[in-house]
Amino acid sequence: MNNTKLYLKKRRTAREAVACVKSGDWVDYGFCGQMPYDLDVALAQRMAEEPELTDLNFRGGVALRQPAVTALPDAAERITWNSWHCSSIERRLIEQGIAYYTPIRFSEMPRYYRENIERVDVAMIQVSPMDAHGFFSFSLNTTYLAAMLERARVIIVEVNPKMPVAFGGLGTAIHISRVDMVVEGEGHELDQLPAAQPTDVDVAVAEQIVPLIPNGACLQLGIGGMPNAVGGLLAHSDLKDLGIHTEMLTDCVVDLDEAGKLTGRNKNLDRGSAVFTFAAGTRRLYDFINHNPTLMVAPVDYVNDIDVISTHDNLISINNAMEVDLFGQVSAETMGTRHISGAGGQQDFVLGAYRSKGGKSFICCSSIYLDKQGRAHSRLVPTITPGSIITSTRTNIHYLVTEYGMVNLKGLSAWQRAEGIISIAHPDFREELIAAAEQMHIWKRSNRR
Ligand SMILES: CC(=O)SCCNC(=O)CCNC(=O)[C@H](O)C(C)(C)COP(=O)(O)OP(=O)(O)OC[C@H]1O[C@@H](n2cnc3c(N)ncnc32)[C@H](O)[C@@H]1OP(=O)(O)O
Ligand SMILES: CCCC(=O)O
Repeated sequence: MNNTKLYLKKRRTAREAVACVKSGDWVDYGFCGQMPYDLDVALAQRMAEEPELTDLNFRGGVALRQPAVTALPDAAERITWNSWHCSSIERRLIEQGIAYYTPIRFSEMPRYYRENIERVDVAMIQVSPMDAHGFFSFSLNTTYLAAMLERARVIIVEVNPKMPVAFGGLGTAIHISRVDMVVEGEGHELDQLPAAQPTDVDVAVAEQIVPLIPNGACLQLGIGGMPNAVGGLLAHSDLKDLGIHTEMLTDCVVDLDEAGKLTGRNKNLDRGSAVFTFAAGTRRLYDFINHNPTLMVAPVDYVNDIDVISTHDNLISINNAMEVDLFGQVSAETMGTRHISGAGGQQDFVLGAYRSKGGKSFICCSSIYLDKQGRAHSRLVPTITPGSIITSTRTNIHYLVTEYGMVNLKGLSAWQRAEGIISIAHPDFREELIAAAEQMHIWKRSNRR
């Protein structure tokens, strides 16, 4: 049967498609901007009408819109949302007892699906319309999709003409012959993640990093306000011939491209192409991705593989932290036991960048955090807040940057690390950090007093 005939044969309404979900099922919603829309609403409606449909587990991550199934009044009793990486929406669902985080090292996720995860009963994802060869592009999210779909008992695609077509090879699209049901969605506007305006702190951090980036470097820009701001500011630097090999593609890559900074001509792999595994930003980014041959999307076990990352010379990795202690341990995913986001690909890129010839890994943070009452707390702390998770270990950290300076922690002894970290803390907190370091026997009194 030809592809069009197959498509028509498999076409269903959203309501018909979600009828396949049974109590106790594991339902996978894909990741980030790919989360289904009409299928999610139809499943929530069905659950509202059928109270006996219960005990459903969902998988997703970086949800940019609240899944309708989590908004049911009795969601906490009937469903569990399992997140691979929490957005602000999902951290609120955790606080409501509806969601739970699943720790990951992002590069390993396809393997989790292939070797460790037992059940994917139903997979529902948004895709772009079928192409002339019968393929639906995974569009905004390729990551672990191919592996997840290999394991799925039922595959439903929700077609949205607004989803951009991202170019990549096999593993970045699914053929109609492998799909069980096609639902033509109502063409909802895509979920967006607008970037915040760079703050003075972001500018101060960027100004220190830029001189350490050579022309021809290859960039990875992590999730969070600061990496995105730093990336955007690089567009105004004198740097040239930059390349992109990054897990997440954000709007700042469009800034870099429009400023003529991206040629990728020095990349040791995928020369000329800007490589990514998922994208989250505004409509401007999504238009940039659509049918753009200068971009290459690839599965996360390629993009985040430490060997692949480190094959690029001068790989510059820029990531964010919530807290860093005087030993150099980085916490980037929780604050105490309050879950904030996730480990994502931080370890992959911290390790890969350091291994790269000329590569540098930068962990950046503002020196202080202002709480809801406007009180300042130092992000550089004697010891990580009890309950907080260590995302990158002290042995792996390379450069640490705040608006007060930068330290390269590689090769430094405990007292040198403490001294370097305190030197870039907010001046209001330095004395108390020195006192704590003294108590912890990582301060040399002869030095800075
Ligand atoms: C994507 C790649 O290419 S690969 C690698 C990158 N991945 C990673 O580094 C994973 C870990 N990192 C992250 O998830 C992010 O970078 C973060 C969480 C560290 C920063 O992300 P941002 O979106 O800039 O964080 P933001 O400043 O908005 O803070 C997030 C939340 O933490 C809270 N928070 C931040 N710092 C503190 C603190 N010191 N104390 C208490 N709460 C805090 C904020 O209030 C906010 O909570 P709310 O929105 O629920 O009120
Ligand atoms: C997994 C989502 C983004 C990240 O790597 O932190």
